[in-house]
Amino acid sequence: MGDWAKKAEDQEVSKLVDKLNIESDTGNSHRKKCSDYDLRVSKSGEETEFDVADPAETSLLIKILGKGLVNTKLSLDIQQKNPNSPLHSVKTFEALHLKASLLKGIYAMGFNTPSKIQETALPTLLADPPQNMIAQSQSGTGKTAAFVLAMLSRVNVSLNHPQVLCLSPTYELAIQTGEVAARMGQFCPEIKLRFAVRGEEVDRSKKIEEHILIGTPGKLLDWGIKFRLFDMKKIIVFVLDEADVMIATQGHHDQCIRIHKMLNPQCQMLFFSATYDKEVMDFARLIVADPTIIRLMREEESLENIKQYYVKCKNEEGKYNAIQNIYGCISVGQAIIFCHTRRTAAWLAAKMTSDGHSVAVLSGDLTVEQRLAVLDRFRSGLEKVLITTNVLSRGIDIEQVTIVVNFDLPVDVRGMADCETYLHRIGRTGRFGKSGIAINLLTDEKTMKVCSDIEKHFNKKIEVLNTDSADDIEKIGT
Ligand SMILES: Nc1ncnc2c1ncn2[C@@H]1O[C@H](COP(=O)(O)OP(=O)(O)OP(=O)(O)O)[C@@H](O)[C@H]1O
Repeated sequence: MGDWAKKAEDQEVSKLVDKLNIESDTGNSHRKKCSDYDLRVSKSGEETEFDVADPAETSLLIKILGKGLVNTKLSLDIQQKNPNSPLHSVKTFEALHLKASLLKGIYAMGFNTPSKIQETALPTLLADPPQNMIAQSQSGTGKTAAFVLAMLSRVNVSLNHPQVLCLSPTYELAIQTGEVAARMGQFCPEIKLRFAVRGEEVDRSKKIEEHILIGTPGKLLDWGIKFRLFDMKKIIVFVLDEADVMIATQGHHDQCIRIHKMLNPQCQMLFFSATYDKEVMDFARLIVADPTIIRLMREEESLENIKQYYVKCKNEEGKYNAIQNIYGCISVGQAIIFCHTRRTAAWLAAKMTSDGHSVAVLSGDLTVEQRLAVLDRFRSGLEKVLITTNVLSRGIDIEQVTIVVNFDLPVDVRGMADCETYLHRIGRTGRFGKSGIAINLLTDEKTMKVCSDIEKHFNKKIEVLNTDSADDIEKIGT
């Protein structure tokens, strides 16, 4: 082990990773990179006012903030191209006949029974002869744990060369997967794992000996194809994780295909994604031959039980007064307020703070670590108001939020109603709070039109609210 592991020993995760003997030729390079965990949303490099949700960052936030397994009652959809593949489901981990040390690792993680997707995916993932698989289910349903188990159980520790490749879209997502592998394999010290991510350098005069490589496509291309530090033909399991995020990341699609082309056609190909649209499936078809496809239906957000209002205001100051009046008349639990620009978010936060509200701001100028801290504080109720831009979008459900205010309505680049974002902002899934209030603040004809387009799109009435009338406001609270 190099310096890196020594320096990182204060970190719980690193201790676990250490157990899997993750090597670093560059001493503390890994450690250094961990501290520049600093992705910014404004990709252009200039100080942009508008935030766009970055798929890889959103996925990372959801992963880290996710509090355990998402239980869903929704059904599985299974399609099998290969009629000879065995397809059955298991209700226990014992039924998978895993090595005792792996089973011990699973139980040490607190997993008692397989999740819904694992029940069906695991027998196929572990089958002999190996089966190819495409699995799609929303974040938090147990995909990572499933393929990590397959990766660990396929390794032949008597062979000292890479046998498993796992591709992740970003450094941070690769580290997350590595942590799961380290935890699950904590009683299998003979399995060696290595990260192929930025900051990790290799001695080009030596072949790589670790069994499992987890990394980003560019680095794995360099190591496997450019420098030939391992034999791609000896890879027996190829995992493409977060495929939907992968295609949203420039260049990754082609790099994955180049890696895939070098693999032995007998290699088990596993493809995971949180979404399942045409683009993802076209990509999947290029990577995975004769797959078993397992899909867990997504819990869609809905506007059922959301009371929607609009308030006509003169200008920005008028919008602020509307919020003040609402707070003056009803007791608001926790609220999220969406603004179009960072500047508006900062302005509003300063005003509300000076009025005595405990306010948190989440915008794209924060690092991922800072965003996590803000969301964690808000979720634990330390702040009652979260002011944000479009950086907070799909998937980050905060259960106890009762009111969502669109200080600015969501619009696309042409200024037209962005109904999908509207739904993500105010919609709820069945798992979360059943009712809620959404308030849209409008100023002029243009915003009125956007609001009425949203109303038409969802075919659900958005009622007018007069925030100058205490009686009217009180009614919405009931
Ligand atoms: N069988 C299980 N029993 C209990 N908890 C589980 C089980 N499988 C996974 N988990 C936990 O549920 C959470 C989500 O699992 P996992 O990360 O594998 O899901 P995912 O679908 O890959 O989602 P994401 O892409 O967000 O990581 C994790 O905290 C994981 O430790």
